[in-house]
Amino acid sequence: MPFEFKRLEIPNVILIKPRVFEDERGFFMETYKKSDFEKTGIKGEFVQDNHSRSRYGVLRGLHFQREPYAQAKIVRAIRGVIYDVAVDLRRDSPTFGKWVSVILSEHNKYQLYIPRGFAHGFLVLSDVAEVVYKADNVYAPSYEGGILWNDPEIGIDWPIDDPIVSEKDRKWPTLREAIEKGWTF
Ligand SMILES: Cc1cn([C@H]2C[C@H](O)[C@@H](COP(=O)(O)OP(=O)(O)O[C@H]3O[C@@H](C)C(=O)[C@@H](O)[C@H]3O)O2)c(=O)[nH]c1=O
Repeated sequence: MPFEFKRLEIPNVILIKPRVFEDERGFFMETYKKSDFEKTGIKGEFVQDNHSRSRYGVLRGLHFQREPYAQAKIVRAIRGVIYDVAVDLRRDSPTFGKWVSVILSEHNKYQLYIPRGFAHGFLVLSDVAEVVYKADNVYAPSYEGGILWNDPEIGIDWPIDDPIVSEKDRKWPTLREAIEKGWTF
């Protein structure tokens, strides 16, 4: 198989390591193959691809879409280095409120699969980072949800203390407030 799949401490979150073929021209790798991904539990039809560029210290997140527009995502950095985070928002999960993080970079070429029911965010650790990701549901602005990136109850160990955060991302509720709003899964 051209991929190695590694389940993280929250087992539904899966790190995907590609097989990279390097030669004098450069490299080649497969980045998504429905048949192999489905065998590992990454099911669903990925219907939207996104691409963003951010500078050093930018933190985007923590985002999700509420039902019926929940999204699973497959995230990678095609330029630069990011600290990528997923937070479990599934109330019945033994890991509800817990988070996992990985480094995704143009160098390691790893991807992170984040199922529906999670919030997602990342922090840029290089001068510039370009992030691309697939989603298994379309963008639905009225169903956007978010959790405050530095909610102390979640306690994500972000590697930069004072990140650049959008106005919108500074106003998301804490996990406790999100539960009250019925924003969990
Ligand atoms: C996410 C999204 C945004 N937009 C528009 C809305 C807005 O005007 C502009 C920028 O949107 P945002 O500020 O929400 O972009 P951004 O902060 O990059 O949002 C993304 O963050 C990461 C962490 C995720 O997990 C993604 O799912 C997505 O929520 O792009 C779309 O047209 N389609 C989309 O799918």
